[in-house]
Amino acid sequence: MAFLQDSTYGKNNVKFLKVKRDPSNPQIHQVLEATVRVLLTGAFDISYTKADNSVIIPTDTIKNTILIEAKKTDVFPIERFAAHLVKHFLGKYSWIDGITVNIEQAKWSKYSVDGKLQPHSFVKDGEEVRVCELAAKRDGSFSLLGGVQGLTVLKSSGSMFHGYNVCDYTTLAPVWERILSTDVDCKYKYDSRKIGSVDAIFKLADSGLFDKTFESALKVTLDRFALENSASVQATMYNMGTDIVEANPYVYNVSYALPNKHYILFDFAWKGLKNENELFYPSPHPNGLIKCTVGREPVAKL
Ligand SMILES: O=c1[nH]c(=O)c2[nH]c(=O)[nH]c2[nH]1
Repeated sequence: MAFLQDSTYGKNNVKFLKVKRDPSNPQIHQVLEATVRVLLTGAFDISYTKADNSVIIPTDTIKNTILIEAKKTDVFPIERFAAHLVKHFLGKYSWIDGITVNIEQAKWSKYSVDGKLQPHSFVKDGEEVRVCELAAKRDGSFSLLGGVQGLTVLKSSGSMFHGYNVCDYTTLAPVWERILSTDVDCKYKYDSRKIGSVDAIFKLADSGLFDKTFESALKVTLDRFALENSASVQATMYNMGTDIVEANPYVYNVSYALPNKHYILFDFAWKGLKNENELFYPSPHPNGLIKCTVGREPVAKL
């Protein structure tokens, strides 16, 4: 007999932009453009197995909730708003057992005109997004991740790749100079034991912990990328993860997923021209995809 093994549902891609005015000068603004996803688990089985909709909180209501709560509460930083939504849903609907909130924050930065920082004008100076994920259960257990996604970087020197396994299927030539480019996906998981509870997230948000951790992860990623003479994507991402864990006591582990976006040195030999790492073409073909998690404590591998 077939049975429902697993299920979850909710609303994805709920977008808002919130303006926060400085209480001491309402002309000074901060903006948060967010994309939110809320997924619920709990006593929803009968909606699947018996076509009984009585337990369904419509995804339209979930969307309204995200927008109403974004209006009513402080949404900075995104980790605080995630905690607020978790408490709202678990508090209002007794049959919800678990909730996962994902929030993406677009990059809007203030800029200066004639040396004067503008109070309410912003430039979108990057496609990267700050992200967080808070997954919480009614029993109080939770996990909190922060991160950056879509940060596209490239270096035109200071990256090598040689010494790899060579077999009868290998065509790749070793290089001591190459283009290295990737779209950074970095997620750091906070240590739930150190945070304590979902309620504690609000105080830690006030203390600036989540902003500081984000800034640190971003800086480490960019610094390492620029300064290290990279032996491989693998070695560089491990070093980035190590730096983040060591600099941030609340971080339990760091996961990177990095595509290796190949730039191929064009061969001009047939034309009698030398190509000294000057002209490359971006490969439309398969890219490498390299992932690792760097933890504070060793854990058993399954
Ligand atoms: O940094 C790299 N890691 C690899 O695993 C790999 N494989 C490859 O073809 N080029 C690269 N570069």
